[in-house]
Amino acid sequence: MVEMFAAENGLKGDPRLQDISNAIRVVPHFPKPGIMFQDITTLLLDHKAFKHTVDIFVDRYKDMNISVVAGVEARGFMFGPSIALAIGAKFVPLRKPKKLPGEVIAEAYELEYGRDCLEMHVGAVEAGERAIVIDDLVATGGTLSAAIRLLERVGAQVVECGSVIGLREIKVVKNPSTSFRKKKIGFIVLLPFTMTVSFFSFRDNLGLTESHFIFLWSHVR
Ligand SMILES: O=P(O)(O)OC[C@H]1O[C@H](OP(=O)(O)OP(=O)(O)O)[C@H](O)[C@@H]1O
Ligand SMILES: Nc1ncnc2[nH]cnc12
Repeated sequence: MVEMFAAENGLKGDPRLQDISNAIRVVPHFPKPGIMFQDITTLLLDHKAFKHTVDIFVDRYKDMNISVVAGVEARGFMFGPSIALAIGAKFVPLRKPKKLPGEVIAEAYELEYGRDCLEMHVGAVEAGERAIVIDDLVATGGTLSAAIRLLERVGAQVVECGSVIGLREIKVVKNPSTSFRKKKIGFIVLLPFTMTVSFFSFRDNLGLTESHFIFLWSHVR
């Protein structure tokens, strides 16, 4: 599985992928029965694997004229700032509600059970800036799509989204506004973000437009 996504990402045969994969701990039944929790704290403990992860993102983005690295709370904060420093971009935290002290814009999104919200400081990003969004993991893509909407609302161009891990979505219920049913099988998706099964299904089920994703995708080519 690692190799399959590595090939899509132009990283086929890259030995760093296995090191990264090995450093991520999978914890069954956390935080509730049936969930295979992908724990990146063990990756952070492994200096070599952590550096490989950041390096892959940096190699990808260093010459793409990116001025904004937006990181999603909380685990996007663990990778985003290192990438931002290395590529010479600012880091913009996208936070859970009521954490940012200044004026914010907010975007709600669906979780498996209930809703959550991301906020961004007004003035942190200007119209026309080129942004990437960094998070540790994409499951339904709900969090990521809220992040994209925040950046696009202020006129930024979301060039690409980068995630260390992707979870393949096996089954999606008909009414996504109430819940997603996901069978979580861990696999590693290293940069760049690829158009996986889960990406298409979250697009359709969150009611986002085709053009939104062609926009993202076209910049990956
Ligand atoms: O693709 P999605 O279905 O939206 O899920 C992915 C999100 O879920 C996790 O964060 P979580 O909301 O658990 O918050 P945390 O990082 O604060 O634990 C993960 O770090 C992503 O941000
Ligand atoms: N299986 C999983 N592991 C870690 N974080 C997650 N966020 C959503 N699903 C997750």
